[in-house]
Amino acid sequence: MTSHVMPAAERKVRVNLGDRSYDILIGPGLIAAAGREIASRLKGRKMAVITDENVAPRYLEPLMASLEQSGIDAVSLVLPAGEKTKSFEHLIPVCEAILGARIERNDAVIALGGGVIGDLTGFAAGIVRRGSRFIQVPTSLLAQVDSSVGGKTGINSPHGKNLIGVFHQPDLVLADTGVLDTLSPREFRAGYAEVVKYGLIDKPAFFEWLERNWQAVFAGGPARIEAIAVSCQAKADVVAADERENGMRALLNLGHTFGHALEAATEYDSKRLVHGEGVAIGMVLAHAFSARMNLASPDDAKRVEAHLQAVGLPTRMGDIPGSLPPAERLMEAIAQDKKVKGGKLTFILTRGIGQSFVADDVPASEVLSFLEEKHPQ
Ligand SMILES: NC(=O)c1ccc[n+]([C@@H]2O[C@H](COP(=O)([O-])OP(=O)(O)OC[C@H]3O[C@@H](n4cnc5c(N)ncnc54)[C@H](O)[C@@H]3O)[C@@H](O)[C@H]2O)c1
Ligand SMILES: O=C(O)C(=O)C[C@@H](O)[C@H](O)[C@H](O)COP(=O)(O)O
Ligand SMILES: [Zn+2]
Repeated sequence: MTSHVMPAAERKVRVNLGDRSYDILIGPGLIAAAGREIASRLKGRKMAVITDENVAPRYLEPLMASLEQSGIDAVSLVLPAGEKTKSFEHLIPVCEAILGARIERNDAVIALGGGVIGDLTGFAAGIVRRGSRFIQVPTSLLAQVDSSVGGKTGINSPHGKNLIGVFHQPDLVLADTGVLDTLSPREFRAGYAEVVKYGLIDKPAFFEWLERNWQAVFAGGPARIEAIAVSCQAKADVVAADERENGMRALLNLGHTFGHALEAATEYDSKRLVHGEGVAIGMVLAHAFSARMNLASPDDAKRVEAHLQAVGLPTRMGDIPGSLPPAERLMEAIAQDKKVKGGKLTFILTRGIGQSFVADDVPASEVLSFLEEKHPQ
């Protein structure tokens, strides 16, 4: 008998976390192969797939068919798309869908979508039955290079981003790169900001490679897969070294203290600002602030801004449509950041391209006057 053997993933990255280690498979065709990859790793044969209204019409049916072919019985729930879905309002139906389908601890919850669906579904998986198995099938660039890896899950609060959540690692990540062609150019650019972030943290050669090869990454093909694999490996290395952000994992927050404050200030309105755009503006601000503190050359901030502008990302607060609250209000969101210790601000600052570091006890007065200077209104 001839069996139809589907191609293996083009690239594989392992996240080493002892008995909670898992694979990130990267390449085209992984949604079609999902049933086989999951059935070979997990005992459970019942799953709940959570997705959103943009992803469902394109990729839900192929995923469900693949699961069925491997003897996995699955139910699905489709949620509205956008950042506002990362809320208590939508957490409740996700938890109820998982329980209603009698997903047991050895079965699994599958997130099919971008970072919003991944963070929300991962949170639900982390709390239902005090922890259920969880599989990430990231469909946005941002989710493939960042949010599907590392186990940070959660929802937003009016007080700030991701303030309610748990660490809950997935059991498997299936990054089907074939789905990225249906992502809007704006969302592709937003995900690219997190790719650039890995270069700016500690990989100057990767940043240079991106400056030279970004058009090829945007066009698709081997350069795109290479950028995704390098990003996943970078994140896997950090997560393996500091899973719960007691130290160097905070580097992955480069640009996020400013970016998260801007997301909260725009009330998580995806029409005005999406996460990756906030990170792009935040990374430029982090480099400019480092220059202002005489830690880095202003030329580095200019170089970072030039690259992000070249790909079409916003780089300044003034690029956000509509008016922003005053700098004092942005400082309130910054004061709620999870890196704050004893009321003191922690920022990821830099000594140059690829030389980021965690700075504790950054003076709030300096940050406020910097934000007042950069504020567009
Ligand atoms: N947990 C983490 O470590 C981590 C890391 C980075 C970001 N995040 C979070 O991730 C979220 C942002 O993720 P995102 O940028 O993926 O946003 P998203 O989930 O809103 O997805 C972006 C948009 O693209 C659509 N989409 C997704 N895949 C598609 C596809 N293949 N074809 C067509 N449309 C598609 C979605 O429906 C949505 O409208 C933020 O909430 C951010 O805080 C979490
Ligand atoms: O995985 C991490 O650690 C990150 O910081 C990755 C970030 O890109 C991501 O946006 C994360 O959700 C931010 O974490 P938070 O703890 O500041 O909410
Ligand atoms: Zn991020």
